[in-house]
Amino acid sequence: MRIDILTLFPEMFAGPFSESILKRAAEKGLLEIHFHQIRDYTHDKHHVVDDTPYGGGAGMVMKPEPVVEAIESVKRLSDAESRTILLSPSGKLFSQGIAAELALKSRLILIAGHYEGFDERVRSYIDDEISIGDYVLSGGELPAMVIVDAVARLIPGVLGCGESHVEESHSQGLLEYPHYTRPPEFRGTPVPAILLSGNHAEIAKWRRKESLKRTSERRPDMLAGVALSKADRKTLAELNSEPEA
Ligand SMILES: Nc1nonc1C(=O)NCc1ccc(Cl)cc1
Repeated sequence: MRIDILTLFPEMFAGPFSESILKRAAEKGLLEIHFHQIRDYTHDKHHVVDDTPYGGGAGMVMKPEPVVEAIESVKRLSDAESRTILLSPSGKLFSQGIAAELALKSRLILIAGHYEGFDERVRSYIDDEISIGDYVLSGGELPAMVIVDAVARLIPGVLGCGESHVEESHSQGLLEYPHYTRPPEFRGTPVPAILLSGNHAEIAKWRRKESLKRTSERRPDMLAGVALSKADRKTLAELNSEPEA
C-alpha cells in the first residue's frame, strides 16, 4: 500500500513513523508513506495557505487552491487507484470497520489541515471525510497518524507472528475480554482459575461472557451491532438480572 500525506507539518510525522510497526511495514515493503508540504503548492512570495473567512467570524480558513493542486499533483505520482481522505471533526466517525475497508485499498491520500477548516470547495476533490472522534484538535496530523496506524496493522504481513489483530476489541464487535499473564498471583490477586485449566472450550466461553459483560457495562451502544448467539443473549439476561455488585 502507498499512503501520501498532505500536511503543513511533515516533521510532525518523523517520530511516530520512524518507530514501531510502521517502520517494520516499510522495511518489509508492505507500506510506503510519502509526505507532501501543502505550502509547496502555493505560488505567492509568502506561501499563503490560509485566509480570512467570507461572512466574517474568527480564525482562518484553508485556501482551496494549494490543497487541490497538491491533491492533483500527488495523484499523478502513481497510477494506482487512490482514496482521497480529508481529516476533520465533521467527517464520518472512524472505526475498526472503516480501517478494514481502507486496508484493502492500494493507495490512500490523507489531507491534514489546520486553522478553522477547509474551504468547502475542497470537498469536490476528495472521496471521504473522516473524524477520529468528537473533539477538536489543532490539526489533522494526529488523526492521520491514528488512521495510518490502525490501517497498517491490518495489512497482511505487517504484524509479526507474536501479534494478532483477529481477536481484538472492536474486531469482534465487542470490547476485549480481560487479559492475564504470569505471575499466577499478583499482590494477593490470583488469575481466574479457568484460564489455568487448559480447557479451551470453557476458556473461550468465559472470554466471550467477559467481553459481553464488559461491553454491556461500558459500551452498551456497541451491542446493537453484534450478532448475538442464544448463549450470548442468555449471558446478557443473567447480567441484567444480577443485583448490582
Ligand atoms: N477530531 C478530528 N478527527 O479528525 N480530525 C479531527 C480534528 O479535530 N482536526 C482538526 C482540524 C483542524 C483544522 C482543519 Cl482544516 C482540519 C482538522
